[in-house]
Amino acid sequence: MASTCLPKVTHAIFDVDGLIIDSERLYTEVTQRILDEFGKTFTWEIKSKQMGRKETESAKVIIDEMQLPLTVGEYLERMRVHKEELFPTVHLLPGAEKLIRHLHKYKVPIAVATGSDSHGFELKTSRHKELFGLFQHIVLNSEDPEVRHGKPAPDCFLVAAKRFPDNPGPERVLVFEDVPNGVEAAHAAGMPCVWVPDPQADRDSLADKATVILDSLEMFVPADFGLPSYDS
Ligand SMILES: O=c1[nH]cc([C@@H]2O[C@H](COP(=O)(O)O)[C@@H](O)[C@H]2O)c(=O)[nH]1
Repeated sequence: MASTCLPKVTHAIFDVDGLIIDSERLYTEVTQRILDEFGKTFTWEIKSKQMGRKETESAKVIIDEMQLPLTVGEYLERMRVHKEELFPTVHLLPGAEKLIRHLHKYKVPIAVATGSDSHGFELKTSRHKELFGLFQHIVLNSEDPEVRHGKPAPDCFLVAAKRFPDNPGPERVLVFEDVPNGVEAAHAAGMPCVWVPDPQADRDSLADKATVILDSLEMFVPADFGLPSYDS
């Protein structure tokens, strides 16, 4: 799409897992460790249904789909043990830090909306606290009382937008997402969305809902959406 056709935005909301940090790889490892107990193999088909959802909703998906003999509480307790080992090691993904620092420097209001709970969020961001401190607010869908439904419902993005002091209209808020449930949620919220999909995702399936599709945040051009250009 030509950049002249793209909406001009003034605010941005970021997903976290698989967009800012390389945690989707770790979720796959943690999940497979649990499935090993039951001699089962994690698949992309099931992972794509889980990604972006609240922790409890995502646990229900895998328990049902793989017919695991576990309650949601038992599943989440197993996750917690493995997450505590792996999540603090997570790395930033290419282009994320540059973009977040740039928007912050030019006073573009930025926020986070993630399916994560606070325990997981603390673990995942423990090495990157200063960077995550640049966001005006963080919406944790798993625990936020105003987020009634997780992604693919639009709640988290509408709540995050409403918390910007000037309460921008949805068309002025650019969402950055990596997961299909998140692209659906942004579209349902009436917000333009930059989709940075996993290489395994079916890009055609959401071509009408994502405003642009990029291989990496490194390829994002802020001026295309009316945002300040990177310093040369
Ligand atoms: O392999 C997985 N990826 C992601 C999730 C879920 O997706 C959330 C990440 O959401 P987001 O992409 O909105 O940061 C996680 O907290 C978790 O609930 C999961 O369960 N399993």
